[in-house]
Amino acid sequence: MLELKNITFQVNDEGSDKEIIRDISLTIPDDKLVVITGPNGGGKSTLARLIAGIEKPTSGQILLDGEDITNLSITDRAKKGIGFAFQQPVRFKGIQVFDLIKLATGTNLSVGEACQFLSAVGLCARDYIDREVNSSLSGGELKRIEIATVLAKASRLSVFDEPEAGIDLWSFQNLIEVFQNMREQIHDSSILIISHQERILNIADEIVVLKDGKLEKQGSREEILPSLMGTASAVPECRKNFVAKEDAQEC
Ligand SMILES: Nc1ncnc2c1ncn2[C@@H]1O[C@H](COP(=O)(O)OP(=O)(O)OP(=O)(O)O)[C@@H](O)[C@H]1O
Repeated sequence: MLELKNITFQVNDEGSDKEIIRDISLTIPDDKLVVITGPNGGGKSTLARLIAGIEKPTSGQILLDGEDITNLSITDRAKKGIGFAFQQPVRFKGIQVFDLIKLATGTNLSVGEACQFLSAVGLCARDYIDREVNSSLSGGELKRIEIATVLAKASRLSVFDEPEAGIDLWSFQNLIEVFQNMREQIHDSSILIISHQERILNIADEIVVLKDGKLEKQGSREEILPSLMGTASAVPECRKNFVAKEDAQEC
């Protein structure tokens, strides 16, 4: 279980202090898929970066299973079981896709096992397993490879920041299934997704709405989702992403 207690995050923006996250207290329970949503600029990605340890809060505490991890580095948090898929994934020149997935598991993974994670995110494994993780990969390919590494890592808390960004319509359906499968197999862990997409909100156990750096609402999907329909929080273009399963890319 992850607990955020009175988290505030301030930056110095052109000489003046700007509060991006304002006194947020939030619990991400075990065995749940929680989606954080809300209008652009509400502070969602910043909150995800605070959880991953990329940023340090100005005040407040972050607890993982009761242990204070507020001052731990990103690497130490990863060791404690926080897996993070960035909104804009990082490229690793000289490293092959297979190495990246193997590194994520920390085991002597076989090529066949690594391929299963690539297939799970809708990539034709044999076309990617030996590729270098460099600028020859498109943004969408890179994004899916990164999601595959988070799946492979099987973290205590897996955080996905806008996983739909840069993903084509065909792969989007596949991605929803990936998250649904993750949710079904969840055990003593939790999934946190930052998203505007209605299809992702639809598979959430709980929804958190952030607006202007503040926690506006939190509750079960049944409680929160109806109030979001027709507001700016549920992005209308997500309807374009409703693709038939049979259109999903097959390898
Ligand atoms: N280092 C920084 N300096 C100044 N302003 C910042 C900094 N980091 C974030 N912000 C501002 O804080 C606000 C929240 O940003 P954040 O990226 O967390 O929003 P978001 O809810 O993820 O938005 P989106 O839905 O568009 O991805 C934005 O107005 C952003 O411009």
